[in-house]
Amino acid sequence: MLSAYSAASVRAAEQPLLDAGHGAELMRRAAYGLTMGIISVLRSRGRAVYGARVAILVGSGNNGGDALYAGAALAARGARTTALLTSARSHPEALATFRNAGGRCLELSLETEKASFCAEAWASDVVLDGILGTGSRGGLREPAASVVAELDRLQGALRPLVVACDLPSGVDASTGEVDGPVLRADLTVTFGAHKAGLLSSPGEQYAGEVRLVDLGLDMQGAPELRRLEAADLAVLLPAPHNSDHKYTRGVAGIVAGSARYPGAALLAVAAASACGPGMVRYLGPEPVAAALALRNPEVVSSQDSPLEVRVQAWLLGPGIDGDDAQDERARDILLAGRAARIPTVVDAGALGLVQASDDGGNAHLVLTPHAGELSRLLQRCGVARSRAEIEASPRAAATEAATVLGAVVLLKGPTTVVADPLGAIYTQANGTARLATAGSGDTLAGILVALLAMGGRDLPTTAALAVALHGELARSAPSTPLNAGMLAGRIPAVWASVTGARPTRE
Ligand SMILES: NC(=O)C1=CN([C@@H]2O[C@H](COP(=O)(O)OP(=O)(O)OC[C@H]3O[C@@H](n4cnc5c(N)ncnc54)[C@H](OP(=O)(O)O)[C@@H]3O)[C@@H](O)[C@H]2O)[C@@H](O)CC1
Ligand SMILES: Nc1ncnc2c1ncn2[C@@H]1O[C@H](COP(=O)(O)OP(=O)(O)O)[C@@H](O)[C@H]1O
Ligand SMILES: [K+]
Repeated sequence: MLSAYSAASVRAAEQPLLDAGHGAELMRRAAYGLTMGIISVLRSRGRAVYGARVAILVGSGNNGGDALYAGAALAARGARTTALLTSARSHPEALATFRNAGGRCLELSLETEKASFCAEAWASDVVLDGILGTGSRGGLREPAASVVAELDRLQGALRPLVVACDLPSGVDASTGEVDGPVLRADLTVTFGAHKAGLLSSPGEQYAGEVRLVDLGLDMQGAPELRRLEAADLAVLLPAPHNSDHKYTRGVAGIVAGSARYPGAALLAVAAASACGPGMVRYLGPEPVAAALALRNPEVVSSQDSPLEVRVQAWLLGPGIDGDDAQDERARDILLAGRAARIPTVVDAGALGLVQASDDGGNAHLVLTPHAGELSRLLQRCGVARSRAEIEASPRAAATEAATVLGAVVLLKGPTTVVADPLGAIYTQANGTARLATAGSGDTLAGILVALLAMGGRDLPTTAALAVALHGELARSAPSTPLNAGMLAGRIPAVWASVTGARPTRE
């Protein structure tokens, strides 16, 4: 499990080491890690350090100091290094070390030097972003903002690789929010602890690969957020016990699909069934059930009222829009659920049926909106948040919604957020943009209801697990076209590969 912290927590953890006079040592270790990161990206392009061209953006604080020390180390190994000082102030010792190692310095305050830096940067192998780190306040200010905007214009195969020092300048280290231009990094070498802003949208989408340099910090207090990693998936994905029968293994009940949207039911059911619960029970229109019988003959379908059916978890909503009988089933489950407390995934067409609750009445619900659906959901609760506002601050929006609605909120996006009303947050970014395709959310909902039915973990952890598994389905063949109908078929192989060689209880 990966834990990520706010800028304030990281700085608080650094303080005792700074008080004890270890500041220079910390910076030396940070700069060493950064140097190794730059060397690795040079190698990825088949470039040696000797003769490589490295352009460095330098800010006024310690972030600029780290970048200058890394530049000095590269210059000492024969790289051609050019630094642009974006402020009248620069870390004095680092600047002297850089100059002594043969690094060239240009000043942003001089228009001709700015132009020659941009020309040098465009011809470089690597651009190192050392303008702002954990000491930033707000987005990049002028004049640094313009030079970053100008450098970011260069796209395509000829673009130099960008390495960010600690974090891409202009990304809020704590929230991941972005206000103004940011140079999109291929690699971010981050120091001391994972910053929550690099594991949150939109910041994560600017950071590229993130590598952590251990500075021996003793992080105190609860992390800002957590993320499940491969090793967690291996432990958390359920496996049957040899004394199980189908009902102890969990029954997933699914109210999805309609004459208009039969596909949503097919996708959700196929995904749920592929996760291997004891049983999948489908409630919905007869023609949809008939189609399901051909695709998933193991599924038990009926047109019953949900009140006559026993399950360990419900999924309500994919493709039910405009179908009165499905709508009634979903309402019945939501009403009965307040007493029965059966874990219930509320997706798509059922999201409009959820009422705000501050008495714990929704504590068994996992709501799975995308940003547009969350905007409408919050609107109904009297909170005005546009889709654009939610996409700009998804973690804040998911947390707010979880509090207002009293339910776990799983907000889908490039980085998906799972927020618990008690304040715990997971974020997962296992997937690729190929997951952004119609019906992909129905598949996620099917995986989630199956994992909930099989039980064993709390709601937010199970939700994060489902998001991670769903993402891995796309990552398992990252460069081939993908439609949602292909996802469920990948579940067994991906499940096998992530659970690997764990000991079996079966
Ligand atoms: N501490 C440690 O032990 C270690 C720390 N390490 C490194 O230190 C970094 C933190 O360093 P830091 O505290 O000097 O802050 P940093 O992010 O460089 O910037 C501060 C300067 O930027 C300016 N500025 C602020 N906002 C701005 C804006 N929006 N737009 C433009 N300018 C803005 C602000 O100037 P002012 O606003 O006062 O004019 C201020 O002078 C950290 O990320 C890591 O890289 C590592 O070496 C490991 C050990
Ligand atoms: N850029 C992206 N990178 C990775 N995953 C993405 C991206 N955009 C969307 N997704 C994922 O794709 C899925 C889309 O779900 P959703 O919008 O509900 O689709 P649908 O309603 O058509 O089923 C979500 O799991 C979301 O997290
Ligand atoms: K930076």
